[in-house]
Amino acid sequence: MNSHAFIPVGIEASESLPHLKDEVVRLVDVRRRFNRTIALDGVSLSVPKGQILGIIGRSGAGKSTLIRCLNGLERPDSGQIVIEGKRIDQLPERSLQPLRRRIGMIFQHFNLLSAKTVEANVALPLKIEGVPKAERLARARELLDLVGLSDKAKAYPAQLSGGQKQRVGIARALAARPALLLSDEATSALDPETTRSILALLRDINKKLGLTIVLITHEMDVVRTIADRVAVIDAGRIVEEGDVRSVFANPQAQITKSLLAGSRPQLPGHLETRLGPSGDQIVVSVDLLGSYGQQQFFADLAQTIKNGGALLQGSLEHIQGEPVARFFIGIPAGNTAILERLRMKIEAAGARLEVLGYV
Ligand SMILES: Nc1ncnc2c1ncn2[C@@H]1O[C@H](COP(=O)(O)OP(=O)(O)OP(=O)(O)O)[C@@H](O)[C@H]1O
Repeated sequence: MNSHAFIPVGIEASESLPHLKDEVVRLVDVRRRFNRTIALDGVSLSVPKGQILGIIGRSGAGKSTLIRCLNGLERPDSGQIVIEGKRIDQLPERSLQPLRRRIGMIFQHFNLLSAKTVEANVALPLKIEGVPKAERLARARELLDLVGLSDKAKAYPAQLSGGQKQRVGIARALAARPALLLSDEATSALDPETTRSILALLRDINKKLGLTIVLITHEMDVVRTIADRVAVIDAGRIVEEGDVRSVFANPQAQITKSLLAGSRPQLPGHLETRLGPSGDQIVVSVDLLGSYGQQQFFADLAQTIKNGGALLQGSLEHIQGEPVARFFIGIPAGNTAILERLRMKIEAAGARLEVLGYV
């Protein structure tokens, strides 16, 4: 559940909230339905300046509706949407236009204009704003430099690779110096290597410019690579929210566990199907976070193996600069003393051991 406490605002449209000046986005109990379909069922979220928030969910969970509410393309039935201290959910269309300039957006299919050069695509938001030509082209050059495409200014989108097109999309989204960048599945159409380079670019821009980013995705790997925080949306509700490392190390909601299934070690299928209430081996999972997972755990594991235990599956990786590990261990069913010794050490280190069953 959302852990943030919200100050009830009850403000009129465009009234500012000076006490929340470091908060770029705030959603309070946002609801939206389409006939009988509930797309958003009371979503509350807060994104401070400079944070990258990943919103993840299955198809139909409500991600697109949420992102469309954030840029004012969709109006909620009720609730509040506050961007940089201004309530936008009830603003008339013409007042939304200048606010939208504070929000950049990148898309899965890039949405570039094929008849315009790369630099003209990047400069387009500034042209719409009425910025003089020399100034907007200078800004476009500066942005193409930032995204590593200085040599492609005069090229047309059709002459670019997918990754290069997305770099142009990012440069265009930044043209009007937005306070918030929204990313709608921006890497879903790209291969893994290009995805990594685009995510690295977004991270770099976030650091350099202090830009706040909200990205929606159905891929946990995207969240793990780039986000500071993650919100899991299911059937229009935020079912879990937390910093990425904690959610990866210790997911709570069933939907989070299944979204994570492809990104963290699982019990091998042939053992999973045999799991039952009795057998020769007790199967346990161990979730580790921090230095115990890097050092002492392996000494304790070696001790367990010496006493007849077996390492079945597992891995250690780094998320946000800290080790996160998950292992599956088999322990002889007749020797519960080994299990209790290992459990004591693991729990004393603040990690988690769960008995899954017997094989
Ligand atoms: N304009 C609309 N008219 C009717 N139903 C809609 C409309 N937009 C969204 N919905 C419904 O609202 C629910 C949430 O849709 P939404 O597109 O926000 O989900 P999503 O998580 O973005 O899914 P996907 O990953 O497949 O794009 C779905 O059941 C969808 O069918």
